[in-house]
Amino acid sequence: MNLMKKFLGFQSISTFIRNKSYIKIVEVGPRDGLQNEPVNIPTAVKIELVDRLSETGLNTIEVTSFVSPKWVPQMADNSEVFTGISKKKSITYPVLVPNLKGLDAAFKVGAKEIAVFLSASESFSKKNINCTIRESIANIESVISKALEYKLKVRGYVSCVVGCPYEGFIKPAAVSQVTEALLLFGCYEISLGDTIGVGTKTTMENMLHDVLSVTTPNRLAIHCHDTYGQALVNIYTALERGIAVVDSSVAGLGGCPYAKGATGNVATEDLVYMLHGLGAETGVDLKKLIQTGRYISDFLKRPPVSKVNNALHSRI
Ligand SMILES: CC(C)(COP(=O)([O-])OP(=O)([O-])OC[C@H]1O[C@@H](n2cnc3c(N)ncnc32)[C@H](O)[C@@H]1OP(=O)([O-])[O-])[C@@H](O)C(=O)NCCC(=O)NCCSC(=O)C[C@@](C)(O)CC(=O)[O-]
Repeated sequence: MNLMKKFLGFQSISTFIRNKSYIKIVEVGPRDGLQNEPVNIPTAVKIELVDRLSETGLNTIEVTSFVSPKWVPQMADNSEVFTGISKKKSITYPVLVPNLKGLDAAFKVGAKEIAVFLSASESFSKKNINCTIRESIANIESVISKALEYKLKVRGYVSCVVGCPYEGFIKPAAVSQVTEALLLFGCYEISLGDTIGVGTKTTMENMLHDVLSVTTPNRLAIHCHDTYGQALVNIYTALERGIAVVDSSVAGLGGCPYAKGATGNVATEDLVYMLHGLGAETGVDLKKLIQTGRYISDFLKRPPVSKVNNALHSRI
């Protein structure tokens, strides 16, 4: 019986991959990856990282965030980074925005897409953006409304979708509620973030089951930090549910400044290796990606967190 279940599960994902064939990767390394780095990273290094990523075949790269420099000093050079990168027509370069001030600054430098964020956890919301979920929803509604007036595309993040560093387990219904709000306000897609990487196949499944009762897989993306080494299996779980957009961070960079102990996103190299192994297309050149992961890791003076990068680097 169990074997049969396993077999049917395998059938369904291979059929899904065959039908979909293309899985979109949203590279978040330059923003989510670097925002928590304690060492000062020169603007030129950030620009070089984005420019190298632009040569790998990725078609969406989140470049920086227009948040308060008092809260996240590493992103204080947002305008310089955004205007300094060599933009390709085929690539979208979104930026993270918390409020109207950030939106106006992003619009001024020519951003065409922004990402806004809400938390499914009350305590995380207060630590991360200094307001309750209710206050945050009101704020984000005005940001999205103005962004749409500016004719910008708006992506939404929900953080702490399975666990919170301050509250522990988060109920799936709390995730569905904020997801619905973001969609209603006009986000074209919601990225569900396991901010501290505590999710397991079971908690992911339960959360996705609830969220998929309020929307469809084509409006969702998955964003998994790899703190407990569960990111790939959790992403696979999302693929099984028909979600075809995955966030990741080159070299596994990252962590959230307001989520103590959380490590980086799933490494883009590891994700690409898994997806290609499943027969999916990503458009990404793994060799160039590995070299880009090396570039930033060498600057940070530590090896990439990516297992695939470490396994293949000496062979390319
Ligand atoms: C929301 C606030 C601003 C509230 O911060 P606040 O202190 O409550 O608000 P404020 O309005 O009093 O602003 C404080 C100061 O910051 C300035 N300020 C205010 N806004 C901006 C702005 N946009 N750009 C530049 N400056 C700004 C503002 O002008 C003021 O300056 P002062 O008057 O003291 O000189 C702050 O809490 C903040 O910026 N938080 C962002 C924290 C952050 O970036 N966290 C990480 C991103 S979320 C994440 O990583 C999760 C995600 C998305 O990746 C998904 C996942 O992994 O699950």
